[in-house]
Amino acid sequence: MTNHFHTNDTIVAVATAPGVGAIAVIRLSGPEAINITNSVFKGKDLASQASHTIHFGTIRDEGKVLDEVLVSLFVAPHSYTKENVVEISCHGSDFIVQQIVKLLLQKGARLANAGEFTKRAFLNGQFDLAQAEAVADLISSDSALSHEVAMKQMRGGFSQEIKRLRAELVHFASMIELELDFGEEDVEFADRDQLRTLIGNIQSIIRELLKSFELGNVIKNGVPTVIVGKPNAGKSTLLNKLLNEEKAIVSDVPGTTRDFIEDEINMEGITFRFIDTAGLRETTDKVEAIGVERTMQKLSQSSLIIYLFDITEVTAAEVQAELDRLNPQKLPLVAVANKIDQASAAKLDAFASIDGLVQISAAEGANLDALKQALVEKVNLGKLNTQSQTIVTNLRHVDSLNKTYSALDDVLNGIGLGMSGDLVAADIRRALYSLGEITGEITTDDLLDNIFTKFCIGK
Ligand SMILES: Nc1nc2c(c(=O)[nH]1)N(C=O)[C@@H](CNc1ccc(C(=O)N[C@@H](CCC(=O)O)C(=O)O)cc1)CN2
Ligand SMILES: Nc1nc2c(ncn2[C@@H]2O[C@H](COP(=O)(O)OP(=O)(O)OP(=O)(O)O)[C@@H](O)[C@H]2O)c(=O)[nH]1
Repeated sequence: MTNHFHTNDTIVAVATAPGVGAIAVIRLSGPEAINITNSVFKGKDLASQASHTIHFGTIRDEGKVLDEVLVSLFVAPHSYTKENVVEISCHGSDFIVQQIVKLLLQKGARLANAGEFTKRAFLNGQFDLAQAEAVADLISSDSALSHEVAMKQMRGGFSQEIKRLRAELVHFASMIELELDFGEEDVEFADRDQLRTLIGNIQSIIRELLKSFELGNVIKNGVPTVIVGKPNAGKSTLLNKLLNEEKAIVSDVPGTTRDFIEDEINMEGITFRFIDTAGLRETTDKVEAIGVERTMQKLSQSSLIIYLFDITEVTAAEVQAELDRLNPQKLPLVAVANKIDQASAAKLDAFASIDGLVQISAAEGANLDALKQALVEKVNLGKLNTQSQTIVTNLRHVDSLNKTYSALDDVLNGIGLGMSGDLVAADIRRALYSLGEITGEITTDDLLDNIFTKFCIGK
């Protein structure tokens, strides 16, 4: 891709998270990045240093030392943005950071917009649009799988697949357009049967990609999971137990304290997102009719159900009947018998007939590993080979793939009806346009704004 994008302004932003830290990084990008930094830096002359070198010195505001810093130099085009880039590593105080940024603004830099570094990297050809989007996914990835998929997309896996499809279509578009040049002579360079086969192949690849979004969405946003059961079955106890275990695991690792997400649990690299269980808890009040209706509604929004019951309160036959009633859609469901600490061996045996039943004690935390195992197996990612399969995780890509698919339908119809080359070519170009939107061969300012303003400042 050739992009001739030049901006005259030099942007600056804090690249690290706000708050006190050991070090904070301030990043500049643009033609004057090195000169602007040089004008406030006391140390070596930065303008005469090689790319990818680091220099110690001080940042001074009219002689007053603001901080001792390290400055990293990236000389265009050898940088993330392909422009001159300077990174100033200062001490991690918001006050120092603000003072230095203020100084750089006075010297001619301007504050970067959200995602502007990555936008410049894209516009200057460092990577394509799908790869740029993956940078944001990578930053927000919070499980082994979401990390893996984002990393693969950032490194161009998905883009290559789209580009291969596009290249095949371009070839055929050019054959058909060649025919048009011959006008009246009625030649067919593009064999219609071959064209039909090609379109069919491309459509089947697109169908696979669209299908992968079901999973891609789960990987990125978590498996929407709901815990249902009668009042006092132990739903809150179970959820708290699962959440607390997760919390304990996370905080066991020194230095990884992070905001605790109230209702997400990560198991074997898969994120389970518990949907509106608070609402569900309400449904267990006296107003049975409304309760049931709400429960059914919650069920339809989830892709995994945990049906929890108090084993001391019911018979196996009752549970089986309830399961049949609750889940006519046959969503993945794990039946869980709770309070086994209160049940006799004979009682436990009586439930052997229930398919895949997991028996736990939420209060005592007994057998939770078996439950986790059952949940992970239900999601069935085990079957998936994330290494070799391309997974779509982005709704914008889904939209473009759908548009491509329907344009290809039109191509097929056109061929079937013996439509003239120019009409078929127009539909092929429409398909190419939609595919090109994914990797950014085709862009509009609106599209780019839409994508990059969702990034954080400094990225
Ligand atoms: N300090 C720091 N860490 C960071 C980044 C950064 O910008 N700064 N990144 C930003 O997100 C990521 C790394 N991405 C980067 C990608 C390319 C280049 C770069 O300098 N590329 C040059 C030279 C390549 C080479 O020497 O082989 C180039 O592409 O020409 C730098 C960072 C993550 N860590
Ligand atoms: N013996 C025993 N008691 C449990 C177990 N799990 C939960 N309980 C108790 O059962 C009672 C109800 O538990 P909750 O977690 O509040 O049940 P719930 O399903 O959320 O109840 P609602 O909020 O009314 O829907 C509490 O007194 C718990 O301590 C268990 O494994 N064994």
